[in-house]
This record gives sequence, structure tokens and C-alpha cells, in this order.
Amino acid sequence: MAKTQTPADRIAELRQRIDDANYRYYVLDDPAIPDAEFDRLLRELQSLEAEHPDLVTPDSPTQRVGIAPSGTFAEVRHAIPMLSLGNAFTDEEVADFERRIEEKLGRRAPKFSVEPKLDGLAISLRYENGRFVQGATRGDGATGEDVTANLRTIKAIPLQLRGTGWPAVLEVRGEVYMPLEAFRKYNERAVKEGGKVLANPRNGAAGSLRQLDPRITAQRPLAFYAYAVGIVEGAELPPTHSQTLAKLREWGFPVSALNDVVAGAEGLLGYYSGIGKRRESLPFDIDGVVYKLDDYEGQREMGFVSRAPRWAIAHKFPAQEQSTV
Ligand SMILES: NC(=O)n1nc(-c2ccco2)nc1N
Repeated sequence: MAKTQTPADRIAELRQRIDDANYRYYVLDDPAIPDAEFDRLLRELQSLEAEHPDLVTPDSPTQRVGIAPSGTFAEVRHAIPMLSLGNAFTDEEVADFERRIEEKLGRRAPKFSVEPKLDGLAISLRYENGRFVQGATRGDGATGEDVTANLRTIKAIPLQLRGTGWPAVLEVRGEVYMPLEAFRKYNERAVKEGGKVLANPRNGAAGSLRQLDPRITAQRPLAFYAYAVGIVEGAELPPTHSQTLAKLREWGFPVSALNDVVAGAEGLLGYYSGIGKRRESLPFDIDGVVYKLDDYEGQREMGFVSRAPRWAIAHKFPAQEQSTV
């Protein structure tokens, strides 16, 4: 600690440097400092906070791993239901999807936000005044389980939003997943040390997130990508989904660099085949791609069929042989 710096100043500086390191590592995929330096900063912060417990706040990076388990998960109602997407399996079904939108909106070749379809666990994160306050699983789309304590342990999920202009209440939806390399390393160690071997990355993510004890979740290599918003109160979002995703990245959420914006059925199918060619080399499991009409006005006009939107579908790949142990 510099001579002139008070403990409070040093704590604030350490938090800023740790949050910046997390943002660069998980959001910009451009690490600034080596892991050893990151761990040193965190250790210094932990010992300073131990000396000054009155200076600890919930958004401190030291507060990610929670206390002992509660016993069960509380229920959380999703005020805006978490959608289930209709599926397309053939190019014709994609062409039909796109044509229905052209006809209903009276537009030629509308713009779509296109995204890889991560094969993990869908969750919803609630932020109030920029601070992470609650997180829940999708459940049946209307009601999920409160897994806030477990989500706090995932360093890719910001405890405090960055930047400016975020709404007073913001709900972000996305996928918790287990990167393939981290999955393999985890299992190698588990086999060596007699720990729990995970069957596949998807079950690994689901099982880790539904642990009653956050200290177990904290030991699992989980990651997160944001791909939608739910409740928004106190600020206007941009008029399109892709611009909203750019805002989420600014505010500290990882958003897939594989996302794109394309036009018409040709653009959709071009994206699908492009991702299909890269699928085997991606660092995470996907089971398709997702096409979303990009402008929110058009989404509102298209509406939903029961819980599935008319403005979005998943285009699935043939089943891939599962990553085995
Ligand atoms: N699983 C996945 O990667 N998803 N899921 C959606 C989705 C589901 C409902 C609305 O959007 N979007 C993406 N990229």
C-alpha cells in the first residue's frame, strides 16, 4: 500500500483492478494480467478486508463464494416468461419462418440477430441500480429456482455493472455453460483425485449450478454468455436486439463474438453453414444457432405462439457424439 493511501483507498483500487481484469478476461477475451498477479491482488484485498470488515460490501470480488448452504432453493417467478424457442431442422423450415415474417411485416429481407445456440443452462440475472441482486434458473419458463449464491461464484457474471446508462432495474438472460477444455481438465483431476467425474459439459453446468452449497459451485469451471433482456425499468434500451447486446457487453456481460446481423433467408442459412463448419473447433458445445428478428418493433408485431415467439427460432444441427469422459 502506498504510504499516503488509506486502507479504504487501497481496497477501492484493488477492487477496480480485479474487476477490470475480470472484464478483460471474460468479456473482451483479452487478459491484461497473468493469473498469478490476479490471485495476488485478490489475496491482498482479502487480507485488507479481514482487517477492515466494516469496508466489505456485497459487490466486492471477495464476496463471490457464499456461506454454508440454505437447504433448498426458493422459487422465483419470471415476471417476463423465459421463452422456449420453436425449432427448425431443414432449410425449407427456415425459409418458411423468414417468409412468414416478410409477409406479416410487409418487408423484404428483414434483419436478424444471429447467435450460436449454447447448450448449457438458461438463467435470468436481476440487477438493481447496477448491483446483482438475484439470479434464477429458467425452470418451466414461468417459475425457476433462486440460485443467486451459486451464480455469484461465476467470475464471468458481473456483481456490479460497468459503464453508465444502465436501467435502474435490468434483467439479463443468458446461458451458463462449461467450456470444453475446462470440462476435460476438471474431469482429469477428478479421476486422479477421486472427485466427482462429470458426464458431459451440459450436465456439468446444470449440476454445478444446482448445488446447495455455493462452495462446491465455486470449484466448478462455469462460464456465461448473455443473449437477451427481461425486465427493464428506468431507461430506454436501443431499438434492436443486436444494439442491446452491444450495450450488455459495455455494461460488463460476456456476449458471444460469434453473434452477427444478417438479412433475409439467405443470410440466415449462410450463418448456419458458417457456424456448422466451425462447430467442431468451438471451445463450447452448441446444438444449433438462433435467429431473432433484430428490431423490437417487428418482434412486437410478430408476437408469440403460446410461449414460443413467432419472431425467433432455433435452427438445430444433427446430434453430435457427446463429449465423453
Ligand atoms: N441457448 C442460447 O445460446 N440462446 N438461447 C437464446 C434465446 C432463447 C430465448 C430467446 O433467446 N438465444 C441464444 N443465443
